[in-house]
Amino acid sequence: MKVFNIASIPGDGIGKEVVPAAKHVLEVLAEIHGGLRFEFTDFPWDCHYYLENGSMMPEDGLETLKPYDAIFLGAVGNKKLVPDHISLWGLLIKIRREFEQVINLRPAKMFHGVKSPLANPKDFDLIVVRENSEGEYSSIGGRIYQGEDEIAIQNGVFSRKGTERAIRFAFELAKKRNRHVTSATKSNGIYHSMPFWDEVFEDVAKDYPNVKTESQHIDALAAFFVTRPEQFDVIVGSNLFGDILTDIGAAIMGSVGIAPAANINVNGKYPSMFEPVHGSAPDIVGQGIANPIGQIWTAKMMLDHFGEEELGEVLLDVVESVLKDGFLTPDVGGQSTTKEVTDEVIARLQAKQ
Ligand SMILES: NC(=O)C1=CN([C@@H]2O[C@H](COP(=O)(O)OP(=O)(O)OC[C@H]3O[C@@H](n4cnc5c(N)ncnc54)[C@H](O)[C@@H]3O)[C@@H](O)[C@H]2O)C=CC1
Ligand SMILES: CC(=O)C(=O)O
Ligand SMILES: [K+]
Ligand SMILES: [Mn+2]
Repeated sequence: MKVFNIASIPGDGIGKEVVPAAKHVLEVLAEIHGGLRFEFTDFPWDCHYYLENGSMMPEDGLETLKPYDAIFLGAVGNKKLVPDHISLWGLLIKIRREFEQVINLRPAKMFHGVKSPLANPKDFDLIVVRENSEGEYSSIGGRIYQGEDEIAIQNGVFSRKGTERAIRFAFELAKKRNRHVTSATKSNGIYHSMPFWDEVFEDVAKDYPNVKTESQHIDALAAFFVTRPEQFDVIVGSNLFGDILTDIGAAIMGSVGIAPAANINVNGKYPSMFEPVHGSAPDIVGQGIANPIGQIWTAKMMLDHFGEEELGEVLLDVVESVLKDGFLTPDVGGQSTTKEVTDEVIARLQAKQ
């Protein structure tokens, strides 16, 4: 019996609704498989924890998480309780960085049965490789003076190592897909880091003569995600550009509630972390209507990471059939609850047994 030990951090808001749903799905999958088991340990680290303890996780939180095979996270953030930059840097971003989860993988594809806001969506199937450890997500800088003289200075960090690592990862991934990499840049406006990004992209591209390349400024690229998403395969972007693009990728699928993500530790020193693209959705929390598909598809990415691709495929097939047959939460135009969609996924998995 293979056992996967998973640290589960539901976090804030709808994280507490969709993580239990996806855990349930994983448990059913394990039963179907027969030869593996998931051992979940829950960690109650969220903004309430912060109010009680003065930090988002205990001082030895990272040490506690380190031995796990993976971290399964929902969302972090409740700005009524804690400023967003404090809560995110204290938990989500801290784990991404300290555990060297340097790559954030975020696929988006067309689902039949889910209405895309695009008028005539073609069958798109793309994946964004987001640099996940540096870039514009930075705490370097400061604020000086007050009132009308106040100044905020924010520095970005682009190391050759980090930039090259993300770009190379994208090329390697493209070799297994449709051999096309698009680089997200903004070297017309961002004076230092983006020309540097472009140079590294061109350098790495030389090692992959059989992969087609394209470089687009992020503003145009954002528009192309709307006007011609079917023409993309792998897109590589900095931390912020990847963040923005993947909310668009999610939106053209029909909702940010569908989109999954994997924060990958590529050197094997620490666990990887799996969390959907969306946040804690304070506007719908507590109503039982959060779309669980993003978290469930995220579970599929975790299965792939564990080398259980076959099981992951079974899960994604079921998800596609559930959506196609109209089991939809309100964000994608339906009336089903989180529980109804999850139960349908589970029922169809059980029917396969
Ligand atoms: N990785 C993470 O943990 C992230 C955390 N956040 C945090 O989440 C909080 C809210 O941020 P927002 O900018 O509002 O982004 P958000 O992704 O939480 O919500 C944006 C919109 O999408 C909807 N939505 C999101 N997930 C959904 C789901 N599963 N089902 C149905 N509808 C869904 C929400 O209802 C809202 O209308 C903030 O504290 C923010 O910092 C935001 C993004 C990522
Ligand atoms: C924080 C956030 O929006 C993200 O990392 O996707
Ligand atoms: K999330
Ligand atoms: Mn985001």
